[in-house]
Amino acid sequence: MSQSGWAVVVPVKRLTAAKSRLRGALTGVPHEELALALAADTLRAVLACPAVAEVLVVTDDARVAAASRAAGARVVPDEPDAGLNAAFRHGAAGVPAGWVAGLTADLPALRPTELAGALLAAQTGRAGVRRFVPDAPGGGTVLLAAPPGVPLDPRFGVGSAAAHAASGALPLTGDWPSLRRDVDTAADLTAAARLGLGPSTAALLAAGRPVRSAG
Ligand SMILES: Nc1nc2c(ncn2[C@@H]2O[C@H](COP(=O)(O)OP(=O)(O)OP(=O)(O)O)[C@@H](O)[C@H]2O)c(=O)[nH]1
Ligand SMILES: C=C(OP(=O)(O)O)C(=O)O
Repeated sequence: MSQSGWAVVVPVKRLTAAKSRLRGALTGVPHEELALALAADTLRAVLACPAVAEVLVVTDDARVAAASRAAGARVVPDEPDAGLNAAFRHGAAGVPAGWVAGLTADLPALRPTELAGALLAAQTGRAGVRRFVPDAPGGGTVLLAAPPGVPLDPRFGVGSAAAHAASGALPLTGDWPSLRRDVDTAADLTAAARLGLGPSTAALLAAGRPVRSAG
């Protein structure tokens, strides 16, 4: 991590409720272990990104909080307890003024160099504008970035790419497959594995048995 750079806000749901569409994706692996591994691998990559000065995890989950602190992130409770966008706003209010990004915690193939490329692209070109990176299918969002003095104004959820564009944010469409590969379903997990998983998720995949292998 650099001393002057981005603050990245990463919300993580309670593991018992998180990634419900992925439940049962790995036979023999408890669901909470899989949800934790996705977040741990995401965080590992963010913390290894040279463009990132601070990582703030917003969570009410004690295991996620402990693992995040051990990895080097700061943790705040999800005080609003009012969904993903409220968690992003809460986190963005808790980081120093400067470049702020919100990132989902379900990117187990994320490579620090691809995140750095997207963050650099967000600082390039038209000034004073929020940027977002759509997910691989294109309808969702994995990263939302705001310049200093501009509120993050998150619009995550179903159809969030269109919602972010409608709110004035500009899409970033670089070649960042590991950043765009969020994992919501068993097929997404297979696709992420093809890109190369982080160590926590890779270990679970080796121990468990995917319910489907086609992407
Ligand atoms: N702190 C916090 N994080 C959230 C909340 N809702 C979603 N997230 C996190 O935001 C990221 C993206 O959310 P989703 O892809 O919708 O994940 P999810 O809600 O766990 O997944 P599903 O149950 O399958 O909809 C995941 O890393 C979640 O852990 C929330 O209310 N609070
Ligand atoms: C939260 C989002 O989506 P998903 O739950 O599909 O990952 C989003 O893309 O804004």
